[in-house]
Amino acid sequence: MTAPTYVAREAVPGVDTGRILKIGTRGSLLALTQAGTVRDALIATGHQAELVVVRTAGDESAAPVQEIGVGVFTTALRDELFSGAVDIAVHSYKDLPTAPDERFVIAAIPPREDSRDALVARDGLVLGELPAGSKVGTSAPRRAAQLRALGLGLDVVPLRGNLDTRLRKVADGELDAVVVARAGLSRIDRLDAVTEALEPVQMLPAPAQGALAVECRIDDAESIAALALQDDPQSRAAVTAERALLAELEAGCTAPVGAIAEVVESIDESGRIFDELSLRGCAAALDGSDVVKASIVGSPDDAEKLGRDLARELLDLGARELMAVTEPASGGGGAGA
Ligand SMILES: NCc1[nH]cc(CCC(=O)O)c1CC(=O)O
Repeated sequence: MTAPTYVAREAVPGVDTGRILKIGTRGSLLALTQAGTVRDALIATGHQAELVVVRTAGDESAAPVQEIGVGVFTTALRDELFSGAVDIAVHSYKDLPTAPDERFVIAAIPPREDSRDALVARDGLVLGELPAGSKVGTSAPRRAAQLRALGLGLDVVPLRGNLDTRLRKVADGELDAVVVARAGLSRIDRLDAVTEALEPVQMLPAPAQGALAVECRIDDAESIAALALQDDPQSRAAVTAERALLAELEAGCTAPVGAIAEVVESIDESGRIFDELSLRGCAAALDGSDVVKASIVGSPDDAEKLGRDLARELLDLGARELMAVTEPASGGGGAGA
């Protein structure tokens, strides 16, 4: 590594520029791209950094995430971080369990990508153009539940594998469409495949979708200081609200729960412009028979509380009962189908 150490001394006074920060990442193209942005930003602010690929249970198995358990993508990275084999771990934030891990701190949430889900369909079709019975692949119960609830009669089928594999199933004609995170396609430069970005009225994304969690050990002051430069307060507020909603529902990343928060500019009676955090959330029955939705607006400083308040509203609307509904025996159908 030939990092410009003279820049480091100017950019971050007091940093020991002799240390090469090791960034742990999964080996998929998506993960490497994500971790690469963190490495590049560290180098741009005068640090030395390099990637270290860590294999995870999520990479070894093709079974649905609901079966192999939450944390499949993140546990191995955290083990390496705790042992000191790496100094920094870059996770897709939505893959992290909601329970905080006291050994670490999320030192940076970099500016988030568009968090919407994306439809990749044959022949350039949008969702409303897919005929009843179309085979639509998705990895997430949240997406399956919301797709079924649209009442289009789609045949929702499970899907795993890296993004390339998923896209190929549409190209090969095995599936009519797949629904994946738009952010993932953006990061691997495959937005060309998207035939429709799904609006929140059709489908609410996973809490924290499109955001990265950049973790380091709680006592590693040097990494914490270095990563602080990459933190985006608005992304942090949005993700905090979405994750608090998920945590209050006592649900994990495989639950049929969607959320989207945004910091928006508002204006009061005296013409003063201020930031507001707008949060929408939903909980769905896996068979698509019902979805409850609610929204809330407040100060970005109250992100955590807004998320918890909205979760309680969803619980009052019957979220707990909906989340207990199980998958239909046949893949297809759904409300109104
Ligand atoms: N669960 C897998 C996963 N974790 C993060 C992303 C995409 C990037 C992101 O959401 O930040 C994906 C793929 C997908 O959901 O389509």
